[in-house]
Order: sequence, then structure tokens, then C-alpha cells
Amino acid sequence: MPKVLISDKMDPKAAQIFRERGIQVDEITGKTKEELIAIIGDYDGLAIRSSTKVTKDVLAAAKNLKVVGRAGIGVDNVDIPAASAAGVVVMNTPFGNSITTAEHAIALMFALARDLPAADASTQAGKWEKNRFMGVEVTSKTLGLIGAGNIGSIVADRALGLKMKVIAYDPFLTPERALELGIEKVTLDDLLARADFITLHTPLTDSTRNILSRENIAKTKKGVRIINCARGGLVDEAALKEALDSGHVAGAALDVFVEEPAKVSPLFGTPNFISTPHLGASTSEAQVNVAIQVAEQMADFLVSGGVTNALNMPSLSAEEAPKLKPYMALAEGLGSLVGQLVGDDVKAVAIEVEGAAAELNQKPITGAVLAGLMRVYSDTVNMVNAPFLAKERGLDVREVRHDREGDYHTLVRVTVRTSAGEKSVAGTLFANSEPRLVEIFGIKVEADLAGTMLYVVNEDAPGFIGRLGTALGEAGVNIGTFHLGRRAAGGEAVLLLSVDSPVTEPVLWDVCRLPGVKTVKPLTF
Ligand SMILES: NC(=O)c1ccc[n+]([C@@H]2O[C@H](COP(=O)([O-])OP(=O)(O)OC[C@H]3O[C@@H](n4cnc5c(N)ncnc54)[C@H](O)[C@@H]3O)[C@@H](O)[C@H]2O)c1
Ligand SMILES: O=C(O)[C@H](O)COP(=O)(O)O
Repeated sequence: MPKVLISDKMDPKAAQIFRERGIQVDEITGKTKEELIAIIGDYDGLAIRSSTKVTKDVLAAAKNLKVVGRAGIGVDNVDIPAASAAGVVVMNTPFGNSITTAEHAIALMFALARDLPAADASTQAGKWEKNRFMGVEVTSKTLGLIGAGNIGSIVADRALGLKMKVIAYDPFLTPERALELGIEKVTLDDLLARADFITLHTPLTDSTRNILSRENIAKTKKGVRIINCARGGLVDEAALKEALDSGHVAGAALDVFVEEPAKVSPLFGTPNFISTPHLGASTSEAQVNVAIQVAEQMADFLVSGGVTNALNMPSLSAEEAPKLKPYMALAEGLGSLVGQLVGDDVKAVAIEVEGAAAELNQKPITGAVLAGLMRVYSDTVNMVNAPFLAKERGLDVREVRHDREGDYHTLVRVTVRTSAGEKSVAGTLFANSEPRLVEIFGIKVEADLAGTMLYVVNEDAPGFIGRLGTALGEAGVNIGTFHLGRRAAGGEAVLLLSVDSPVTEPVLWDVCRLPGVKTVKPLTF
């Protein structure tokens, strides 16, 4: 039974779903990094929000971990390259809290426009300072969006409903999408010069870090109000403090900070500054959404291999997963066969699919071939890290889909380019479920790829099979299945035997010395 750890506060629906799907779940929140490292080795899945930091060290200790599920959007608390290298799938829930976060940005915009927190504090202090608080309307004002993705476009929609003019800086926003949203796509400088309110909705990346830098804050319109419900680090906090003090910026509201939890900040106590403790996603609706979604996604993956919203692997629906399962076994077997036979002398690999296989999602098949192929380099390789390892090794990977139907109703072919030329193996599925090798290096042969096997290439000659059987029999090696293929009578022949026990080095030498033997290689699947 797979085991999942929920390490951040999450709606109880998540644990309920894990249990309903036959997954054991522990909810242990508030752990330090060291405490997490001490327990993470027991778990197949880790469900988090933004507090748990899934670092290299945590991943190194997570020997059984297969999936990290983020109940939310931002995954900057997960070391994705390290997770990929460790073969751990990282998934998030990209839409479950978008409306809630957009609403928080709008709430902060109104709070700034009318100085609500200060007015509330003053009134509750018995001051009744009616003349102190003079707000501004948002109607007809220009709202500048930095980032117009899921959340930014919901903010735009709400702002248009408030009769604001919305302009957006987002290099990936197409003119068609801007038109559809009813907003104007502008340059960053244009936005800074024109916006009465600026709201940020980008991830934190090298291109967005400090996007509201000291220099850019200086380019804003005097009296601008700034809202950040996206990520700490998008705004230069020290420069913002100075701009608030000088009155150039009329107000700022931050839900997110460079350092979180933000227990101290030079911004705290600054007039016209509002803060919330990373509450963008904190509504009961959003938390139920993301908890259900993350638990369903993680359970699909752990129970049936379905992959949704993964950041380091292609998607695979829960319906596709069972159909692809036998193909992945076939693909991994073919990759492993080639890997064991040609070793690390592989420069390029082509994965061809035809017949029924050509109608499927090819990415998981490719991932499985690469995992099998690269198991000769690393026994921790799997479908998640195999494409990254292949890239790292400079392996040229090509996927080919043939519409034609050949001799088999479905076929997967793996061709590798080595310094000795191209070598190819192919396999099919019997009864749509049983992987079967049908061709090896140009020779037709029918064999299962399972357990311990022996690969022998010899000159086709009478009596050879008897001599081989005797050599193995005398060494106490029992033959399970026996598969023979040859190029032509009297030409090169291939034998694939499944054996009940590993073939030791001295026995391999005995087989090698049989007349006509060209190659002998033990294989394990
Ligand atoms: N405060 C919270 O609790 C909370 C809740 C949810 C999401 N978030 C954060 O909000 C942010 C936005 O989330 P989303 O779901 O809208 O993401 P998204 O991926 O849908 O949209 C991000 C947008 O930013 C744009 N972008 C990327 N680089 C840019 C650049 N250099 N300049 C301008 N635009 C750029 C992208 O093109 C994209 O349209 C994320 O950082 C997410 O983590 C915060
Ligand atoms: O990226 C997100 O989804 C938000 O930052 C929400 O974070 P939280 O789950 O910690 O509230």
C-alpha cells in the first residue's frame, strides 16, 4: 500500500481521498528540515503547500519518494531539477486557487484605495478621524498588470467590471488573447508610466526577479499604488519603503515577501503600507479545490500511473495509463535489451511506433525506452529522470510515428546509433497486453523479455542447440524457454534462452568455447 505524507496544513478532503483510494496517509505538519529528512524515507508521496521546502537534501533522504504534489500553484519551494534527477514527479494544481488569489488582489486594491486597515484601526481606537481618510475611486483608473496568465486575466476581468482601464505587460501575451480579455498589451515602461495601480501576477524567475526594482519604481506615475499577491522578490522591498516614505508611491500592499514567514520588515509600520501573511490562496473554497485536486492527481499516479499537471514529465490521463502500461513494459524491455547488448556506446536513439501504438501518447513510451536503455549507467533511472539523463549525456532522441500498418497490429521499434553503426530491436503486444520481442538486430525472433536470459549469436549449424543444452545442463542451469531466429539457413543465428538461475562466468566461458559461437551475453529484465 503506497504511503503519503501531508506536511503542510491542508483541507481534510485530501486525507479522505487518499484513504478512499487505498493509500495510507500521515498528516505531520510544522516539521523542521531535519525532522522531515528523518521521516521522509518512509513515503511514496509528499503533499505540500508553500511551507515545506523540498530541497536536494530532503530528496536525497526520500529513498521511496515517487511524487511531490503541491496543493497550489507556485513550486518555488521545490527543487525541481533535483526532483527530476531523483526520478520524482512534481505536480501542482494550476487553477484551484486562481479566483481566490485574484479576489485577494482586488481586495487589496480597494484596501489601498480607501486606506481601510488604518481607518479601521483608528476608528476602533475611538478616534473617529473622518477628515484624515480621503480615498480615491478605482472607476476610470488604469490598472497595470505585470503578468496576464491565469490569475492576471481573472484580475483583469474583475477590474473591467469595476470600469477600470486595464493594461498589461506580459511578453507571452498574444495580441489575440489581449483582445479577447479586453485589455491593452503594453511595454513595461509604458505600464510604469501610465498605471494608477500596479498588480503583479508572474512567477519568480530570473526575468521577473526585482521587476519592480528601484529604477523601475522611479519610472512609475507619482501616486501609484502597488499590489503583490504573486511572489516575494518581484518588488525591491527596500526601494519600495523609500518610495512610500517619499510619497512617490501612494500605497503598497504585499501578500508575499522575500523572506517568509516575514516576522520583521522595514516596511512594517510604514504609513500606507498593508500586508497579509501569504493569504492569497486562503479561502475555504480554494483550499477544498486544491486539496481535492492534489490528492486525486497523486492517487492517480500512485495507483494507476496517471500523470496530470506534472512539471517535469508529460501528462498521461488515468484512462490512458492502463492502455499504455503494457507498452511501457514493452518499451522498457526493448530499451533494456539494447542497453545491455550495446553498453554505453549509444550516440542517438530513435523510437518508432506503428499500428495501434501510433495512436497513443508517445512520450511515456519514449520515457520507458530511455529508462530501460540507461539502466546500464544508473540503477535509479526511471521514466521521470530518463529524459533528463539522456539530455545530460547528449543523447539525440528522435520519436517517429508511422501511420502505416506493418506485419504486426502494433509495433515499437528502438534503433540506436553506435560507433559500429545502427542497431535495431522491435516488439509487439500479444493479446494487447503481453510484451513480445519480434526482431533483434535484423533477425526475426519471438521472445518474452523477462527474468534472467542468455543471448547467444552463433553460426547456424546442425547439433549446436544440443551442445548448448548439454553445456548448460551440465552446469545445472535449467532452460525455461528457448527462442531461435536466423538470417538464413546456415547463416547467423540468434538464441534467446530464459534460464532459471544466473549463468556464472565459468559457464559463460564454456558456452563461448562451443564451436560457431560469436557472442554470448547474460541479460536481466
Ligand atoms: N499569494 C498567493 O497565495 C498566491 C496564490 C496563487 C498563486 N500565486 C502566485 O501567483 C503567480 C501567478 O500565478 P498564475 O497562476 O497566474 O501563473 P500563470 O503561469 O498562469 O501566469 C504567469 C504569467 O506571467 C507571465 N510572465 C512570465 N514571465 C514574465 C515576465 N518576465 N514579465 C511579465 N510577465 C511574465 C507569463 O507569461 C504568464 O502569463 C505565481 O507566482 C503563483 O505562484 C500566489
Ligand atoms: O502559489 C500558490 O498557490 C500560493 O502561493 C499559495 O500558497 P499556500 O498554499 O501556501 O497558501
